[in-house]
Amino acid sequence: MIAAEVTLPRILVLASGSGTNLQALIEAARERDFPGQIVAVGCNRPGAFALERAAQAGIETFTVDHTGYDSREAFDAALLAAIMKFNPDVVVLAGFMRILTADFVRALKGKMLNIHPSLLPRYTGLNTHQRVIDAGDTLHGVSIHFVTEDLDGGPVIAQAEVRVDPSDTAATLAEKVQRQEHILYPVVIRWFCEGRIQLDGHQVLFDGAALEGPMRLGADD
Ligand SMILES: Nc1nc2c(c(=O)[nH]1)N[C@@H](CN(C=O)c1ccc(C(=O)N[C@@H](CCC(=O)O)C(=O)O)cc1)CN2
Ligand SMILES: NCC(=O)N[C@@H]1O[C@H](COP(=O)([O-])[O-])[C@@H](O)[C@H]1O
Repeated sequence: MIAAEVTLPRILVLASGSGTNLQALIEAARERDFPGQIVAVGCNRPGAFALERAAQAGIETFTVDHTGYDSREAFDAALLAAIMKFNPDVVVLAGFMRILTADFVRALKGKMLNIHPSLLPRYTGLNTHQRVIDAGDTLHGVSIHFVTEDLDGGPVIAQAEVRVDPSDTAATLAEKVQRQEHILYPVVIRWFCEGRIQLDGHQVLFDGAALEGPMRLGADD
């Protein structure tokens, strides 16, 4: 009998920095039953260590340096052209630090996810860990959401919480949050590749049913 060749969903990861979330996805994708393949890693910063991580894993990389473009629109057009060459089924933002234009987001509607270091809708934007400390919050965490033109405002799929201790600094909080990120993102990407997570308008569907709110996952930290 001839075995049918199975083509796994194509994952393209965008990063800007260290790439520890990329590394967690690379390691998850090595598992025999992982239902996706990382086909490329793109960065907007030529020196991003995420590029080195991808290269060491034998994954194709590309760089579109945002400083080389006169406008956000021109950068986004070049980035989208580079992405589409790989025909991805999902674009995963993993520490990708550029705000994307509405046209770019529309081109990938329902196919682009982001991981954000806060319990959205609180603390969109940057410097979330310090803002949590400054506000005296005792609970923090990470959110994974569909990307829309509304910065960090897209429908939230899953979250994981971390406790904030009085002794915490932005650095120690970042470590706590990243430990949860590295658990949560591979799980959510697995589910997306299995077709269990979909975007229906502004609603997140899980196994075909609308989520009433983000799935709370992850271990206490
Ligand atoms: N249209 C959207 N674009 C992006 C989203 C999104 O939800 N909608 N998520 C972000 C990721 N992100 C937080 O999770 C984020 C990244 C970058 C910034 C930001 O202010 N970037 C500055 C440059 C900062 C730098 O280079 O260090 C900018 O683009 O001018 C805010 C939030 C990814 N894009
Ligand atoms: N607003 C976007 C943002 O702040 N994203 C955050 O950048 C870090 C990237 O780390 P990594 O490069 O080691 O994966 C992650 O903690 C991610 O949540």
